Amino acid sequence: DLSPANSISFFPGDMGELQVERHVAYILTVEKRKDDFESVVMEHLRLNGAYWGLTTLDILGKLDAVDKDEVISWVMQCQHESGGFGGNIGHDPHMLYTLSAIQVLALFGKLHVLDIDKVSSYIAGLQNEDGSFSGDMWGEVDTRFSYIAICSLALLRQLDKIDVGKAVKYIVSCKNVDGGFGCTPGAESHAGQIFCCVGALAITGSLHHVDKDLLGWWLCERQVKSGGLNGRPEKLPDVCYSWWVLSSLIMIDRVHWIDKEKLAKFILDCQDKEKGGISDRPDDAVDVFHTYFGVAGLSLLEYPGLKPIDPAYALPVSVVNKVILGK
Ligand SMILES: CN(C(=O)[C@H](Cc1cnc[nH]1)NC(=O)OCc1ccccc1)[C@@H](Cc1ccccc1)C(=O)N[C@@H](Cc1ccc(O)cc1)C(=O)NO
Ligand SMILES: [Zn+2]
Repeated sequence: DLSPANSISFFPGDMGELQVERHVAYILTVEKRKDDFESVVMEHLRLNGAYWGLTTLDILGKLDAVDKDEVISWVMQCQHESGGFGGNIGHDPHMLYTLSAIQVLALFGKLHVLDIDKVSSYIAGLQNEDGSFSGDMWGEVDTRFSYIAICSLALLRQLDKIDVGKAVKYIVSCKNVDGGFGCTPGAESHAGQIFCCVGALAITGSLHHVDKDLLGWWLCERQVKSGGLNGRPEKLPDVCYSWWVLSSLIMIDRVHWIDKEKLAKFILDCQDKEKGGISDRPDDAVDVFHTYFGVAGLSLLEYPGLKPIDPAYALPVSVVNKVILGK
């Protein structure tokens, strides 16, 4: 039972407790609702929403609260004949949703339902001559898609389907003088893009290309006095950067450069303690996206009672061990 009463008060003082049961209830209702504002707005990225909601449930130890077979059959209906996945049934395939599909199937230990060759060929087919990746057939290039390709193929154990050397070379070409990374060569450093580039380099064993002190400095500067993290200098803190910045700091072994207790307090202050869910900053509307990145951030901060999450694969460590190490 993960209720707060049973968790050792890892964080001293007035740390508002994580409302585990309320967040579980919130996610289960969002999964069920179809036609309210949030569901309609997120309609085109419903497969991302499934990944955010289900991974949160697993970190909270409540993945068995959903009907596994119902979820898996819905996910498989989102697959396009090309092998890629769309954001919902009948939608065009894109890298963004293909990773979410693979991550959801991995959560349930069901990667074997996939035609591994078909999915990995779809992804490999999106690598360009310069080693970069496009998001879909329309060609938009962005380091987000390099991360998605490398994370997906590593989970499917098909990294040999792409030119990893050229993929790494392209990512390094997006490194800026501030130690950060942008979406393309010369583009401004942004925490989200930094997560994608550092995650891809970590998975391919290429973190030696990162200047850890320089990037660690840029990342720890994201912490503002409220304890929250922002995505770029002068911006407001936002719970989802608790993932983009924190997971990057952990991957480059500089997480001790921020105040972890103050960050945990910021995340806990963003909970809706009555209705459940977590928002981007205190007193804003909650959504599944920020609920996931808040709970995942607390997992990275080793909040008691939460399953550990892998900072590079953005999946519970237990899932990564089974899939990658075949344990
Ligand atoms: C598309 N998207 C975003 O652009 C969010 C919007 C946001 C949330 N809080 C502040 N802004 N931004 C975001 O995910 O930025 C992180 C990021 C930027 C670039 C690369 C990778 C991560 C969110 C969805 C969203 C939209 C609007 C409000 C809340 C959530 C999203 O799907 N993000 C993706 C990553 C992503 C990011 C940007 C994209 O254009 C597309 C996808 C994700 O986290 N997958 O797990
Ligand atoms: Zn956010």
